Amino acid sequence: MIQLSQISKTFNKGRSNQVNAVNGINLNISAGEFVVIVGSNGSGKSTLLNLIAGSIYADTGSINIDDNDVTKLPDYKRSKWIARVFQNPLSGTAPDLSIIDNFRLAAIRTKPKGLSIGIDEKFKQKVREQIAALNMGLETKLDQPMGTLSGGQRQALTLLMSVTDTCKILLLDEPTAALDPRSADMVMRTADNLIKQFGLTAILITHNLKDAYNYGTRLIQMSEGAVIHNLNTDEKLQITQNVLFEWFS
Ligand SMILES: Nc1ncnc2c1ncn2[C@@H]1O[C@H](COP(=O)(O)OP(=O)(O)OP(=O)(O)O)[C@@H](O)[C@H]1O
Repeated sequence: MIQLSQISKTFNKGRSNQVNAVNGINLNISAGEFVVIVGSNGSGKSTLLNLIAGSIYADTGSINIDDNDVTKLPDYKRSKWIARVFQNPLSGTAPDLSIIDNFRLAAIRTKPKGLSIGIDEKFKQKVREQIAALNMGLETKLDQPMGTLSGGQRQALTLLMSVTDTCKILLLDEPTAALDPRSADMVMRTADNLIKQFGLTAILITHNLKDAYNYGTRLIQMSEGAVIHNLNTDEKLQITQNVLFEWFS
């Protein structure tokens, strides 16, 4: 589903503050894999996600998504396949608009230009059912402004909204870092359920040891812009939490 071949990215090339953020990464991620990436601050995790999403371009190498060479494709053209959820629950939604209006905007995002999506009863019912599955009681509050919800509630709804009909890849950049532990758990469970339910290919960046241990089908550690560990499910099952703890320290 995602193939990275010799991908490198250097910031501030030739200047005193030059940073080799990503150094010749080769990575093959199959459809349906849930990859968890860990690594210390500045190891290149977010840069890698930005390169996959197309918000920045690689200096060298190529990126294929679903057998399409997207190396030079801008992010808005990749967005039909790729959904992203960021750390800040305030990003990704319009705080002054109601829950249902936010879902409508999200639905329009991937539709061909000119196609309008009205908030008819059928659309409302579909959204109501999706939200009810979260078990947060928000299905009765579709007209409430998004900005009045808690960070965890917003992040869970952002996840739901991001998974549109055409979405195949979900990129999660520390989606729970700003949340209290209970909300963080709920958001991670929601993400995991959506990934399984829709058969998504997903990449999660996390600094949370428990989440790195409990979630995902592949575990990657990055350091200085390179992949230094890449464990499949079986290999991951063989490492203990203590070993993982050492990766984090
Ligand atoms: N736009 C940019 N301009 C200059 N340097 C950048 C830019 N983006 C990232 N960097 C640098 O590239 C390196 C990798 O950053 P990146 O954000 O990918 O790391 P990270 O592993 O996601 O870190 P963290 O865990 O702290 O979020 C860092 O040294 C960072 O300062």
